[in-house]
Amino acid sequence: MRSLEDELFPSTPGKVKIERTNMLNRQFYRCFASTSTMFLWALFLIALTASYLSFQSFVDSGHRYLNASWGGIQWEKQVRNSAQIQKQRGGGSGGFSVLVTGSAGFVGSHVSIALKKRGDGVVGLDNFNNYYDPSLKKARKSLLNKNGIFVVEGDLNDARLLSKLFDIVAFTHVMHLAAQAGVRYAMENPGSYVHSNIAGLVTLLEACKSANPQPSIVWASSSSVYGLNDKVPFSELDQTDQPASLYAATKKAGEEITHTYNHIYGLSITGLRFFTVYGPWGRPDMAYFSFTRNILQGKPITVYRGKNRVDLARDFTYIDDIVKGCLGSLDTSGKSTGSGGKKRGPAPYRIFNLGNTSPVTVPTLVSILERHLKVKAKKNIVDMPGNGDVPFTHANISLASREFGYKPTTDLQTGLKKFVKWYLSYYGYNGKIVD
Ligand SMILES: O=C(O)[C@H]1O[C@H](OP(=O)(O)OP(=O)(O)OC[C@H]2O[C@@H](n3ccc(=O)[nH]c3=O)[C@H](O)[C@@H]2O)[C@H](O)[C@@H](O)[C@H]1O
Repeated sequence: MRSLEDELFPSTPGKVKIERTNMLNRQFYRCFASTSTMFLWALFLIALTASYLSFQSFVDSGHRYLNASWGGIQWEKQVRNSAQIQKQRGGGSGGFSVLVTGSAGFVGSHVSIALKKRGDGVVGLDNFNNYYDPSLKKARKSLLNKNGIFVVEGDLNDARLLSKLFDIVAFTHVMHLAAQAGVRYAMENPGSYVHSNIAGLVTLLEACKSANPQPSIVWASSSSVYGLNDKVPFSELDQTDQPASLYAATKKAGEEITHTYNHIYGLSITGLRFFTVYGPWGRPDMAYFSFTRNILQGKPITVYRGKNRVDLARDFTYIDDIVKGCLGSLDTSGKSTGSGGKKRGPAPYRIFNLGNTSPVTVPTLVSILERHLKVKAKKNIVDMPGNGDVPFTHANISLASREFGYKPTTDLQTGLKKFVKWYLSYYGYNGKIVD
């Protein structure tokens, strides 16, 4: 007699030999066999699905674990150590523990090192995006590490990460420099400006407002908010409701958004309108940097010209002057008044221009570079395309000067000399450029 097993798993599927003597028995077996088959198949399928799902979740969590660039006891220890204040300052102000966003960026790396050098605790945060060569950002990160600054790799929009950072450290200040920069790139990738300059900013402010104690916030706005303003020099009291680019519009929106967090939650806010910042370790997408690269490689540069053949001009500001302005702003920012998301009283809300106060035309910038590089540029002079550019910028800095003694000291000639020196030492130049 064949076993039930034989019946259920015939050698030829679909063809079951019936060798039973009695009809009733046969029917009983057939019925029982088909029910049991279905039952076993169902069980098999359930088991298969369950094991697939648990395998998937194992893969997912493994993936998350392997990809997570933050978290864990060791990571928390590094954050805590980096945030540690090394030196108290006089005058009862103590030292600061600062979260610097965009710390692997141009301004972020300079400000982080300056804070660390004077004894403040600094934790960096950067998403290392590829808007420009991430290897430059990694090199800046190495420099920060050498100076004892830990840089967390993560995005501003990661609310869990931000809340974790505030759980670990009672930051006294946030220096918010992470942003999607660049005026003309906004036409290529508008979403990236909304992601970083709007959504990321709000995520950060949410974390700051809920933190206990609330930090004071100093953040990077931009000279571009003056847009089509033609009253010079630009003053913080001028109207800024005619932005010329989406970049400018997101920075202007940032000023309004931070105002609401100041008003509702008592966050101390200082917005800094930077004027075309340049210098060593700068941004490769900016004109002075890309002109240098092209001039050295013998490639042509495109120089935009304004309406009626008027040269474009910028109030180019050297990085060391900007760093002084950032530190001065932090030192005078005053405290946030809220805690745990509740406002306890009015808090400072400030906006300052940080410029050089002496605009220089773009052709003059090119001739200074030619002199420092000892190479003649191949210039293509074209009319400024309608891509968000403004014809000129010029800062009135009396407010920053009054509030924290801001006084820029580096002219374009001197600043570009330092930039070129850095550029050659970083990329190398022996008739051959390494980049
Ligand atoms: O102050 C700011 O808030 C902004 O400053 C900077 O923007 P901009 O002042 O536009 O600097 P940048 O690109 O160096 O162009 C300089 C000049 O060269 C001209 N320019 C530019 C490129 C080119 O190929 N040719 C050219 O003539 C160009 O027309 C312009 O006249 C930051 O990038 C920006 O992130 C923001 O921080």
